[in-house]
Amino acid sequence: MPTTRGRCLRLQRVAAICIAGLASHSLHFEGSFAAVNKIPKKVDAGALAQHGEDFCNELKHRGFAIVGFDLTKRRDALDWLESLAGKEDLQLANCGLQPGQARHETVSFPRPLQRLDLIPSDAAIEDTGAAAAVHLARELHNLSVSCLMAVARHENMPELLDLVAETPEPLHAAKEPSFLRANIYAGQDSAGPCWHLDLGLLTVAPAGSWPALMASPFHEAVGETAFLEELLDPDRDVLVFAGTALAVATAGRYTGLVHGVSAGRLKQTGTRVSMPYFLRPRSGAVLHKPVFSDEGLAYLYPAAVQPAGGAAVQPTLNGMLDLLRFHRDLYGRLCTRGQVVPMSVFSKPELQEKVRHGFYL
Ligand SMILES: O=C(O)CCC(=O)C(=O)O
Ligand SMILES: [Fe+2]
Repeated sequence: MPTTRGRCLRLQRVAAICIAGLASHSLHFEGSFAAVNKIPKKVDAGALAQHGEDFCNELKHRGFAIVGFDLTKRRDALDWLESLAGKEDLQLANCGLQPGQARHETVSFPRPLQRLDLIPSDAAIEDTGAAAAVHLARELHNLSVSCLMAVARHENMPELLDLVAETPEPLHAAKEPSFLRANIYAGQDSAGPCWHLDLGLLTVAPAGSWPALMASPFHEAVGETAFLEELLDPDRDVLVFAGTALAVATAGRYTGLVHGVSAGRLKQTGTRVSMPYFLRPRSGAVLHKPVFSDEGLAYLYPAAVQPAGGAAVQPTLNGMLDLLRFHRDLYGRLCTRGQVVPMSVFSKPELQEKVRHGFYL
């Protein structure tokens, strides 16, 4: 019988190899440079239906897309979130936020950080700052769904839209539902960039209060700067990039953007606030294991999210793995190192063999 610790180590190994698999498509995608120009091509949100192709090309071949979209509440939301810095015992009810709608926590790993998660809603909220942030979440949710529709249309994959909840799920009803996450960074910390992939379908990120979000140098077609927020008009543009779930759902046609936050940039400022919106598969959605030419790689992909109301999905022979656990292992491992693990380490045949035989078979 495998021990818990043994299983844990194997999961970590799988997770680490998985990031190599997920990212290597973009690394070795022939013609990535040719497919996009050095200067990103911006697509207006209103044109996503007609010009979805440009948007999808950027997402696929550059690793992210810039979408023009008027962010009416970004500044108000940022001002409010900045005012929350250092408030560890924040009473959300005092801001007019209900328990299923907002969650606040202070974490120390991988770096000191306050997180405020907000689900999009139309409910009236008295506190103007909180109302601005929830309004922003609503706008970003709608935009993320429009982006997913463009992908579904372009790839002729209408089933992608079935993965998303019709109305946003409350925080306690789904394990990791779609939400806006305000990251409030304290400034001084010694963590590295904490390279990772987001676990959802799409991340839609307005510019934070100070540009520090970086694309991994492994993405060769990123363009002129790895500091992606520097490419944005802060009140009129957002970044859109894919997470693991879209990579799995499209069998690697789209790949996740390996990204992190520059510790150097964080140190240059007092507080930094970012507000990415994560569009994730709904509770109960099942992503099927894609067909791979190399069967070995197939075992490395997480393939399911937690079923509605059920226990966590255990890894099985047909490749089901809890997405959240996968990311926790992956994230933790990479953050400990504080840097991207070289792909070459994971492409060693003996390591792939170990995963094939040691983990699943
Ligand atoms: O702070 C940022 O800009 C990015 C944060 C991030 O990558 C995340 O919360 O997943
Ligand atoms: Fe992220």
